[in-house]
Amino acid sequence: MSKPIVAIVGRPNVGKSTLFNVLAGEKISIVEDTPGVTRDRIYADVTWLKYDFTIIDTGGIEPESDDEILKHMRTQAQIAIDTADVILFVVDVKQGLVDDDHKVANMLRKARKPVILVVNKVDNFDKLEMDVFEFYNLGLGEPRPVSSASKLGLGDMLDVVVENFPPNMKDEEDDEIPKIAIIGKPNVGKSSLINKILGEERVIVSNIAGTTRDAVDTLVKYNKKDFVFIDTAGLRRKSKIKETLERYSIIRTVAAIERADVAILIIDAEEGITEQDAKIAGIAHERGKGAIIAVNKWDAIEKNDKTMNRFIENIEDKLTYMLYAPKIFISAHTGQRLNRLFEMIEMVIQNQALRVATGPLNDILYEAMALNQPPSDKGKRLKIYYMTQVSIKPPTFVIFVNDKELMHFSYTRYIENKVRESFGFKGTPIHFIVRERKEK
Ligand SMILES: Nc1nc2c(ncn2[C@@H]2O[C@H](COP(=O)(O)OP(=O)(O)OP(=O)(O)O)[C@@H](O)[C@H]2O)c(=O)[nH]1
Ligand SMILES: Nc1nc2c(ncn2[C@@H]2O[C@H](COP(=O)(O)OP(=O)(O)OP(=O)(O)O)[C@@H](O)[C@H]2O)c(=O)[nH]1
Repeated sequence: MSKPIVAIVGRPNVGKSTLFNVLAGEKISIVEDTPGVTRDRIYADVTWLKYDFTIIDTGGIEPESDDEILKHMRTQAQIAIDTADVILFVVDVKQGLVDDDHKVANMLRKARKPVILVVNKVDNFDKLEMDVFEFYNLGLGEPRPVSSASKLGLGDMLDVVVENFPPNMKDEEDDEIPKIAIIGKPNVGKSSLINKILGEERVIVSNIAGTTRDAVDTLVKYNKKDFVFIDTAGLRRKSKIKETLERYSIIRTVAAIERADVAILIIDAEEGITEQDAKIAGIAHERGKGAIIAVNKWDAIEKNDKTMNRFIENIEDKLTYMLYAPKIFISAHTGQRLNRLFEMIEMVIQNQALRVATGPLNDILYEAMALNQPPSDKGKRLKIYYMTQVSIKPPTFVIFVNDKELMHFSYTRYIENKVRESFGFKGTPIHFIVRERKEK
């Protein structure tokens, strides 16, 4: 089941980030923060009523001149149109309606996506009501007044947001077909890989970043099994600003991963693993998706018997939270190890849906505790009563303990390793939820 995506667009300084932050709230994550991903966060999970969705802040960069602002807003709007299920168009009641708002509204109106017009900085509803009416002129329906700073009007706005979610998001009919997102920074060979898989050069591949087509889903039959590949290659709207390009590449990645079961992170063998690769990997990890790391362009580098191991060490050094991801060395040009890649995909899909019975699971737990005593603090020792698997995709376990405070991350990690030693779960993150239970 994929979660709807809500994108926030609007001129600089209207309060997009403020709105994003209050909606994202200070949520308690059951996973530890992923290094490199939590800084300058641009996407977050939100729950409203019975709905879970992902919000994306498309803004954040200050364009330097006025015409740059408009160009930038168009890019933002296009990205939102491409990736979001619902678009929040934020305007500023204090500045009133400006020409750029009209231009972007025209663009959004033509897209067949629900757009909600959010009038921000309405810090006093009675006093500013008249000023809000002005925004009817944008032709985007009823303006929704909010004050992100004072947290006013947000509930009413969210009601409208969730009303606009696509009706059958929950039971997509083709849901049994596994979805594979091909992710990675520009120019690593995402399109080339898809094209090789398709067995035909449908697209002209060039070596200029971001010149290929837009994200497209492709149905592939392999060994009589169906797979849908989600390609994130090529940014349709190119941007000269490096940060913008990177931000949009991340937004697209989030949108693709959200819909996928397994993400294949493509790394360029000629460059080695970089910060940007780590950022992208972190998204798949945080979203609980299956992950495979594919080092592409393996044909292009000089190797000896140590090269592969050195690559693996480097990757594991940078992606310490993702040791579960299997690694493969491929060439989209020669097709090297593509068969093996499909086998890996199938394995990861199975592991994402693996269920372990409570009996064997607790045998492992008790054995682990006997080998390495649970920690204690100020004379109180952690007691773990038992654990049980509560869900799949990703596999999630609840551990019942006497005192949550005593359950250190390192001990959870230790249990995780023991569970993995016995049951594998190769290619998928596993989540642990720690619950307190009173002693009889
Ligand atoms: N009075 C008032 N000020 C607000 C409100 N929301 C945001 N602001 C202020 O507006 C300014 C801009 O807010 P941001 O959230 O940074 O705006 P943004 O749209 O993300 O800006 P860019 O990052 O430049 O795209 C800040 O000084 C905020 O404190 C609000 O509801 N009321
Ligand atoms: N030697 C070699 N070159 C490759 C391989 N795969 C891709 N390339 C080259 O790398 C460049 C980028 O490939 P693309 O498939 O366009 O990369 P992409 O990740 O889709 O790039 P964006 O569209 O910018 O996101 C092209 O010049 C390809 O010919 C490979 O396996 N070996």
